[in-house]
Amino acid sequence: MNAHIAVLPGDGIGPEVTAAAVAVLRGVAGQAFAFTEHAIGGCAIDATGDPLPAATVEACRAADAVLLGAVGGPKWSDPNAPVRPEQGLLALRATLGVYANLRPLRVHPRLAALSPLKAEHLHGVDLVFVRELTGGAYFGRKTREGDVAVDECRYSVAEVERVVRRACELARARRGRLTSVDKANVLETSRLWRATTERIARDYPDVTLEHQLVDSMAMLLLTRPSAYDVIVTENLFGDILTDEAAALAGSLGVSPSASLGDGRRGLYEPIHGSAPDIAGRGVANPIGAILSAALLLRHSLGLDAEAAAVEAAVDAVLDEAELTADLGGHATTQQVTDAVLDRLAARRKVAA
Ligand SMILES: NC(=O)C1=CN([C@@H]2O[C@H](COP(=O)(O)OP(=O)(O)OC[C@H]3O[C@@H](n4cnc5c(N)ncnc54)[C@H](O)[C@@H]3O)[C@@H](O)[C@H]2O)C=CC1
Ligand SMILES: CC(C)CC(=O)C(=O)O
Ligand SMILES: [Mg+2]
Repeated sequence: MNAHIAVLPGDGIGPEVTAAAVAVLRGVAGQAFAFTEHAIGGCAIDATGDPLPAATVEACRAADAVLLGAVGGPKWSDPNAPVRPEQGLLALRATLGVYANLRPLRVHPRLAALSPLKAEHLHGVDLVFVRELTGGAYFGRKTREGDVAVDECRYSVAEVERVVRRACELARARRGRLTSVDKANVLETSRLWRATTERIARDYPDVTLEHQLVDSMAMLLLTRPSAYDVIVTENLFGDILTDEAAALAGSLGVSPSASLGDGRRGLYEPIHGSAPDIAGRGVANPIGAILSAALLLRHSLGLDAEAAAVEAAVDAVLDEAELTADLGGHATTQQVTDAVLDRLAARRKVAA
């Protein structure tokens, strides 16, 4: 397949983990992809003054899929800075119209020991968050007047409908259970969210819908994570709950994501940030980025078998290989990437 993948390494460990994901995509059997690299975030501010240069947007629009590392870091975190790296990422998500952010979570048996939970709580955990990605407080009007700051949180019915429909479709294709998370006892946006979710879910009689308030959901994720199948929620709640959920899997470094809109082109990125505390040392865990590349193969390129091969190679590495420091090991980013490539090649030999 002659697909064009736009690669946006970004800042901190972003370039280290996207290099790993690109190496794995190059190792996928029988496929020749074209990769082009573009600036976003802090490095784009340094180069052009803009965290999302027009040339990057143009390249992403022309691509079949976009693979991103992470943006941000202390160099660009001055609260008085006129522009911040994170604005570039938010603008890219909005520009590409990728309103549904899928963040799957499974707990590999070897990593269960690293989780804050006991193994019996983790048995059978297999869930997907569908996080609304282009609305809510991250995109509302922001003002600062004297001692008062305001972040407007705004949702329209149409914005809720499309992401909830996506979550219902996903639940239908999985175990048929949908949990919608809101704060409807307090927030008007959440009351609109809940009413809209109930109405849309009526079109999916085979999907069982339950509602949870976000505060108790934060607790339930830790006490009975295996009870959940698909969890749909708004932007800010989803950002927080998915980092919490990633800890169940052993590390933020292993969680991938796919951000999808109505077309086939998606934006794929690990859920972690630029990890300035470990950047430049070659020790970042590349698995979140590599699994994001697998999601890219599946959702944007329709290469399901190839996606499954990458996921199986990662599982094999998690079974037995030396892992990075966040997972208690001593391996470098390159060693874990090479181990995934070895397993991919071995599977190819067996299949031949
Ligand atoms: N999608 C993005 O580009 C995101 C960017 N950020 C930005 O990243 C910067 C740092 O934010 P933090 O709050 O420190 O969150 P972070 O996710 O970058 O790091 C949190 C902790 O997890 C560790 N970690 C993260 N990814 C890892 C990996 N692949 N391997 C091993 N350890 C890993 C880090 O070393 C750190 O101890 C900030 O500027 C923030 O705005 C944060 C989240 C998402
Ligand atoms: C804009 C990003 C920094 C927000 C975030 O943490 C995320 O999307 O996971
Ligand atoms: Mg986050």
